Amino acid sequence: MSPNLSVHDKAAILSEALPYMQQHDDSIIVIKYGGHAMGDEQVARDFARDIVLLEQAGINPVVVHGGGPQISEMLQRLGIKSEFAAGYRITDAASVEVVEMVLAGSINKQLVGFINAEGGRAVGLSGKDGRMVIAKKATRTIHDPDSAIEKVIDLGFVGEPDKVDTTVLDQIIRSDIIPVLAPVAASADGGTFNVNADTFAGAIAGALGATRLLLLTDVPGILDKDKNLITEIDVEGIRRLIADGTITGGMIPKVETCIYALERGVEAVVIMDGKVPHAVLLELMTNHGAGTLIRR
Ligand SMILES: Nc1ncnc2c1ncn2[C@@H]1O[C@H](COP(=O)(O)OP(=O)(O)O)[C@@H](O)[C@H]1O
Ligand SMILES: CC(=O)N[C@@H](CCC(=O)OP(=O)(O)O)C(=O)O
Repeated sequence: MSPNLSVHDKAAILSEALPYMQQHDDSIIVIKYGGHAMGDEQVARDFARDIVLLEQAGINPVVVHGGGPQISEMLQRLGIKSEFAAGYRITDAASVEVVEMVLAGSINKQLVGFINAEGGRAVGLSGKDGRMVIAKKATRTIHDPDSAIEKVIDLGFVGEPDKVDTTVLDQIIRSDIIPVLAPVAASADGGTFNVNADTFAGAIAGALGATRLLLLTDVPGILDKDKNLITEIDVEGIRRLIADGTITGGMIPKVETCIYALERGVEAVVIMDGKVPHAVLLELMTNHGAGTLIRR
């Protein structure tokens, strides 16, 4: 905290947080922490501290992390080629092994370690644990501008959540333990599916009846054609921006997730810059309102 603030200023800041604590009391808030936002260790540690503060304030944070850039780096080190289509990694058998190692292994445990170092009690799981997420193979179509036809693309071992069982999560949340989830799911026969972390977070938020879903990324929110931040948008507006090519790449799974979560009862989704220190507190505990708000 700024050393220039007097103790009176600090007390006033704490006092101003009271209505926000009351508003979110006992609610479930799913926070997706993207791989791009995780780059700076201090920001990641600040993020972990914010999560512990939310838990301490009587809110139930559920963390879903990504790790796209970290997977790409590991695949490159291993000499495995990797390509994306419509924001999803085309995942072959060799890649899916690496995806699980990086997501459910190193990244998940790093984040659990940071939260626990701040005095929280975090438990790291992937969608495979406790039959939390069973996925089915995902397919996507892309518009081929040369032939002007829709092409179906095979994404390999990419899954989309089919069944979400919150039994284990419900128990963890009730015990004041912070779940930290890696977006890896089981197939019906116990195999492994790579699930986009935004998609995974949306499915979890919907199944848990979360009040909010925060998607922390590396841009201030959804940007318009002139790269200006759109502060608020509805589902129709999002569909227009996809159709006219303003929303592309990794932003596509994000906005698809927003639509999915809102349709399942989540009150509001916010896409925001996770590289801003204490982004989560700014959004939930002040009237600052960062990023793009998407409401039903
Ligand atoms: N209209 C848009 N507004 C903001 N970002 C966009 C837009 N269209 C595409 N993007 C891209 O989406 C990226 C965020 O998605 P992604 O790289 O998958 O992030 P994360 O790792 O946080 O999930 C941005 O860095 C930006 O390059
Ligand atoms: C199918 C698919 O694309 N899976 C993602 C999973 C990680 C992820 O989504 O990480 P970010 O949130 O950091 O982008 C991938 O392989 O990169």
